[in-house]
Amino acid sequence: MQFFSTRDKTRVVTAKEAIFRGPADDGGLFVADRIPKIDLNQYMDYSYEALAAEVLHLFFDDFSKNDLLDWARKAYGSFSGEEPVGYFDLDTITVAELFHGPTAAFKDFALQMLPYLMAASAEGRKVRILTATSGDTGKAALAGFQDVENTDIFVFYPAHGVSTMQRRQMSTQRGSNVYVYGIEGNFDDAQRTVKEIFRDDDLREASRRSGIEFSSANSINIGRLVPQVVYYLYSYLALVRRNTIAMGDAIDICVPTGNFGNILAAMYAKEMGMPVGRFICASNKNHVLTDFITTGVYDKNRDFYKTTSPSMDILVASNIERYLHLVLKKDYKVREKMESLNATGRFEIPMDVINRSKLVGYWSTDAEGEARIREVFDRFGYVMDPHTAVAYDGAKKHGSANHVLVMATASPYKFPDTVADALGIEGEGDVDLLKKIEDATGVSCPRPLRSVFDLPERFNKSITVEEMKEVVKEGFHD
Ligand SMILES: N[C@@H](CCOP(=O)(O)O)C(=O)O
Repeated sequence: MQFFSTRDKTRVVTAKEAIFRGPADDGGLFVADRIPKIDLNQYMDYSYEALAAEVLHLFFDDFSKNDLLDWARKAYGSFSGEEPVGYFDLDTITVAELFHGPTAAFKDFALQMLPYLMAASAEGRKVRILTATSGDTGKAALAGFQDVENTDIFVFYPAHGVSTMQRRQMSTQRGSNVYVYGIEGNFDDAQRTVKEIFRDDDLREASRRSGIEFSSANSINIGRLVPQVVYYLYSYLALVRRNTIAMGDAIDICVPTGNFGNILAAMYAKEMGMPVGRFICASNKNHVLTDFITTGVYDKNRDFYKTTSPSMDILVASNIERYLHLVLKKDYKVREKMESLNATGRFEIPMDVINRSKLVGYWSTDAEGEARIREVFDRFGYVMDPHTAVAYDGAKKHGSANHVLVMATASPYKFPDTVADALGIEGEGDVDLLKKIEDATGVSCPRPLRSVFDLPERFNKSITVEEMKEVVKEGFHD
């Protein structure tokens, strides 16, 4: 399989090169030259790891299936529970828990795997991973790349825009190759500046002279996206195995959406052969995506809000670019839209294109999310994190005829203040609050989250957005 830039079909590279580079040099994102088709019946009895190896091999045939299986076993071996994804039924909705990995967020599915893909793609070259995060990717990337040979990793997060737990997870990160900075700006500032660094000829040249290449651990890297396709296919098969649906039935998929990578992975799963009715894109008060989906106009010129679902506090969703490639097909059209987004902050596509892609969108206020946390706990004894609550609210607003899979992207213990508020729980300090939530709900806090309060904080420096370009020069020689 070959990969090319969303903005220029002639820029063709191998899977290894696409993973190693991160974004394409022209500012576009790498996409596969075709999406492989599968017959789901063949995979009914596959373990998660075996399915991951199969799916990854279909896209990334530069790697052998044996290597991929070995890496998948290592990547998912540290997940808690009987299988990497957990399931909980709420009547006609099944929650797919994607937070049983080492950092308690769905990002672990890709970021426990990406370091193996990256090392094999780098073939001995030194790589500096640049990562922008609104809270979850940062920690998952740090955990994945910690002490990986020939690699270091720089993470930038909004200093005043993540939860206390998310910040603490990152500030206590161990490893000799990790660098973590809070920035005086929001996620969009961090992501925009990282993208500028990739396109800054002087910086790229200076890094190359030092024998270091930049790459990305964000979902702009195709090596982040394909491992996320696996949990959709696996979950569909799990619903069939659990007799919730029959093979061939369409399901609706509801995703709390930030950078649009997760919901796009679901769209790739549909292209591969998974029956899907609707993709329900759930947003918070930063509802640029809901407006796009309901009007055809993407317009980032608006206020940026801090919400209680901070991982979704994003106005420039990078993978909209790959979505445009999927629905518009032509690279020149994608380039035109992205140039318009860069120049004016907006672009437009016809509504019938969005409707054909089966994408619908809803958004929720913080209060609506908290009300859902309370309602679902009272009714089912189930505790949702604020992002999952936004998705649940979106699914309820949509009112599907099909069975719905709601993707639970993080443990509720990553956002204890909001969960406690919603459930009327009070605690004295961070550690006590975790304990009080455990006592009130009977749900245990994942050990890696509890233990962040026992670890020394290594990184508590914040920098300006402008300083980001300076700090990534760490270790460059003149
Ligand atoms: N919500 C994300 C933002 C970055 O998304 P990514 O999927 O491109 O890494 C986060 O938690 O950091």
